[in-house]
This record gives sequence, structure tokens and C-alpha cells, in this order.
Amino acid sequence: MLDVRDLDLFYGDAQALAGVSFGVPLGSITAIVGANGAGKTSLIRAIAGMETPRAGTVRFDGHDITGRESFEICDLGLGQVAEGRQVFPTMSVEDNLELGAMVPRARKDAAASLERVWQMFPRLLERRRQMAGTLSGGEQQMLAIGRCLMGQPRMIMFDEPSLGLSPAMVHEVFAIIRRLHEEGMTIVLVEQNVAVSLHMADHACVLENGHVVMEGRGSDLLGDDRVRAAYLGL
Ligand SMILES: Nc1ncnc2c1ncn2[C@@H]1O[C@H](COP(=O)(O)OP(=O)(O)OP(=O)(O)O)[C@@H](O)[C@H]1O
Repeated sequence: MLDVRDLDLFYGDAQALAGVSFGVPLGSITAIVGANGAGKTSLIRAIAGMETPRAGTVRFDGHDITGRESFEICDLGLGQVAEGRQVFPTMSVEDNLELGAMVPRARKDAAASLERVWQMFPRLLERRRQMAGTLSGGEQQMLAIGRCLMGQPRMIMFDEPSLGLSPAMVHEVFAIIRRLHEEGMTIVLVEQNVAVSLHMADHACVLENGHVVMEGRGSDLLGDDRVRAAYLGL
């Protein structure tokens, strides 16, 4: 569903991605694993149109989306839940959600999408008039996911969705990701929690210093000695 080929990304003279190629099969959970600074966030941002690659191509669902605006990419059905739950703190929960339905493909069904989000996250419904900045970290993550769903994506890229959350909340966030996958969503998952993400993933790639050094089935990578030593401490 997504095909990334030979992607190069620079910040000034510093190269963050060097010839990155990998694919995300339709209906998969694809994990991107790597140490701090390996380039995972840069990769997600480059795919989502928030950074402009210097070279390479990104194709999503048959469209060449390389270098396109993030709004346009979102409108094609590629959503992302950014690291650090980027909600608008001085807007209400409901207004944050409505912003998620601004893209043309989602606008006319916004009311139905909102009902679906309330059903999925009853806690957000209870707090619909509360300012987003006063929500707990876990609730803000739910809101970030809900806002992404308002755009009616067919694929979602999650960047560190469990970062800074309590164990119970981490469990809940992973349960939501599993549920979305079961409902047919294609998922890209960047996670510090490598063991959990590889267990969940059908497909995975390992990024080191801006290069893809391995790509394969999640279960194969879990069994790989180098992955076990570098990322699982085994
Ligand atoms: N806006 C920026 N300007 C300059 N350099 C940047 C910028 N964003 C990222 N970098 C650099 O690019 C490299 C890759 O960073 P990136 O955040 O993509 O890695 P990551 O794998 O997501 O790391 P982490 O797990 O720590 O979030 C790092 O060396 C980082 O310092």
C-alpha cells in the first residue's frame, strides 16, 4: 500500500535518511524499529509531507506523494499520529476532533466519524467540552488518535504512541491499535517498546543511522540474534 524507494533526507548538511527503501503491505501492521536518532521520526515526517526529501520516491495506494503537502496526503487517506500527542491545548476536545475532519474526503461524513470516535473513546465524550491541554497524557493520546480517525484514513502511521504513558494506558493504546487493524486499517508503528511492536507486526524494518539494515516478518526479526541483542537486551 505504501512503497518508499531510495529516500534521502537532510537537515542542512546532516543526512538523516540515506537511500531508505521499504514497503508497507495492505492490511499489515508494519513496525519500524531503531535506536534513538536512527531516523524513524524523520522517515514518518518525510512520508507524511512534513519534511521534503532530497531524493527518492514515496508511493501511497498508487499515487506518487513525494514532496506533496501534508494536507493533500491526508486527503488521500494516509493519516498520522505524531510523537508527543500534538493536540491544540486551548481548544476543546470536540473542536480538536472537528479539525481532524477538515480534509475534503472526510468533511461530509464528519458527524458519523464523530459518533464513531465517541463510541471508541467514551472518556473523550465525557470530556467533550474540556480544554485538550487539561486532559491527562493518556487522554491526549486518545484525542490524537481520535482526531486522526476523523480524517477517515485507510492507513495510520503511529510515532511512539506509548511514550510517557502509564502501563495501563500503554495497554489501552495497543488494544486500540489492534482493534483498528482488525477493522481493516493498515498500520505503521514506530515504538520504543520493540518487543511489543514486533509481536504485533506482520512486517518490520530496522533502521540504523538513516539506513534500512533489515526488513522482514515481525516474527523473523524477533528471532534474529542481532535484533535481540541490540533492541531487546537478550
Ligand atoms: N529538525 C531537525 N533539524 C536538524 N536535525 C534533525 C532534526 N530532526 C531530526 N534531526 C536529526 O536527524 C537524526 C534522526 O532523528 P529522528 O528524530 O528522525 O530519529 P528517531 O529515530 O525518531 O529518534 P528517537 O527515537 O530519539 O525519536 C538525528 O540525528 C536528529 O538529531
